[in-house]
Amino acid sequence: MGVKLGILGLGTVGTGTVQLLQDLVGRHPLLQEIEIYRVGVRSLSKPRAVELPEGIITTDLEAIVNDPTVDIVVEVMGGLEPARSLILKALSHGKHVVTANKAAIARFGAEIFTAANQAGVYVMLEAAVGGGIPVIQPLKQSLSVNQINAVTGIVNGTTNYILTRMQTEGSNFDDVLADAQKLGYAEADPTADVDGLDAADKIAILASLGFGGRIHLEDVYCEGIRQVSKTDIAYAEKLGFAIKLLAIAKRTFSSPSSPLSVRVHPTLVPKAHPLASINGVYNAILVEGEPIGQVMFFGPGAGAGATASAVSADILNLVATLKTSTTNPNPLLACRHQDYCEIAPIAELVTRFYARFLTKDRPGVIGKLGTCFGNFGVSLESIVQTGFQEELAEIVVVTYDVQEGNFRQALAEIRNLEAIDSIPSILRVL
Ligand SMILES: NC(=O)C1=CN([C@@H]2O[C@H](COP(=O)(O)OP(=O)(O)OC[C@H]3O[C@@H](n4cnc5c(N)ncnc54)[C@H](OP(=O)(O)O)[C@@H]3O)[C@@H](O)[C@H]2O)C=CC1
Ligand SMILES: N[C@@H](CC=O)C(=O)O
Ligand code: NA
Repeated sequence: MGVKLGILGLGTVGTGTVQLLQDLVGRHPLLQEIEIYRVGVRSLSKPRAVELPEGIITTDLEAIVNDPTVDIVVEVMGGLEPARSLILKALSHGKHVVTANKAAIARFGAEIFTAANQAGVYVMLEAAVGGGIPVIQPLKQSLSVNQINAVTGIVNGTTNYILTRMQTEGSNFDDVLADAQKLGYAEADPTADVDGLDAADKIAILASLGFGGRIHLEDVYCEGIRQVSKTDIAYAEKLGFAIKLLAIAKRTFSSPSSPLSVRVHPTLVPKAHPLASINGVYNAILVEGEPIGQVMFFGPGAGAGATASAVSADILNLVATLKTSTTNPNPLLACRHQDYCEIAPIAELVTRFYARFLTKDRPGVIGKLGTCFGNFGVSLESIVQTGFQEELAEIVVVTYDVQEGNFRQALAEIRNLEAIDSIPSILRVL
């Protein structure tokens, strides 16, 4: 007998998944065991890019998760509610769940995984981070014997696509965002991409897997890419950096029990660093651990086909599990976390900074900037004054490593200098 799927959602990811499952030549033979049994959508009148037998598409999603004949529920509808309630209902009826919904997992993971463990079923989420890149299963299985020190990634395809096109073509932010939406990369509300919230959800999930504890989403420091201007991209280029939206989860000290720093922000990445050359919709996740050293996962981070690959691999894993039907849960597929990780406040972060100042064009301004920085122990790696914006001089500094709190105090003093007009950008440097 076939394994019956109830798919919630037939948008970019749902359609890509159905297309993959309808075209089985050259793929794993176990996929032939799968039956697309029901597909839940919002609107029956919308044209669809896939053909399904009559009666399969429905707007009654509750009926899908309550149907005793459905074995696996594939949640690719997105959003928080009703996605959360439908996942919980599916679990309570003993169904395995595959989801691409990082927003729901990052917020309701504790509730969802507890319900799954109680019901003795699995929640699979490979598509939720890095789209088609296998990164969830490697962290849960292949790398799980390592002590993880850092996970650093470009985990949002939309913003990487926008930054790449701004950098290579000098394109306008809004035009490129519209293209990312047309290509199916962006979230239903692209604010989640642009403001770094999608990347924050993803790094919370990766941190939880890498460091073996739950993460309170509100502890994840988050800045998006709205403040990144063409001017900063050009300065970064001249100084030997690419600007990337990085998601970082890192131990603050080398001890395996030290607190974590978990953050998302645009970052100047040295051109020689492997993450600097990850462009377009591609994502990459660099994992550092002991004894493995460094390992990097790279591939398409969004889009129908790539994400369908991850969703379908999770489905396949569950089909294999259902076929072998052991009574003891597989601890490498289940979630084992009970406690929350300790997260250090952003003010304690030690990092380099890039800052761009607009100042009155008069002698001694650079000296005054240097004095204010010096007062708070901030050493400067470079300071350049190359351009003008109307009558204002533009000064760019890159610091050495400094505690964020000290840097912010120096900036507060600098803002009060009579010669300073504004500080249009402050970015961290990897
Ligand atoms: N797009 C991508 O590249 C990636 C997306 N994801 C995640 O996958 C999930 C789906 O994304 P995507 O496919 O892009 O989203 P879309 O907006 O393209 O599709 C959403 C689908 O869900 C249906 N749906 C949404 N809300 C409801 C509701 N309340 N009741 C019934 N049906 C509903 C929609 O129905 P209808 O068609 O009738 O409107 C649509 O078919 C999200 O969690 C997203 O974050 C993860 C990785 C990559
Ligand atoms: N909107 C997301 C889709 C994949 O998770 C992105 O752009 O990365
Ligand atoms: Na993935």
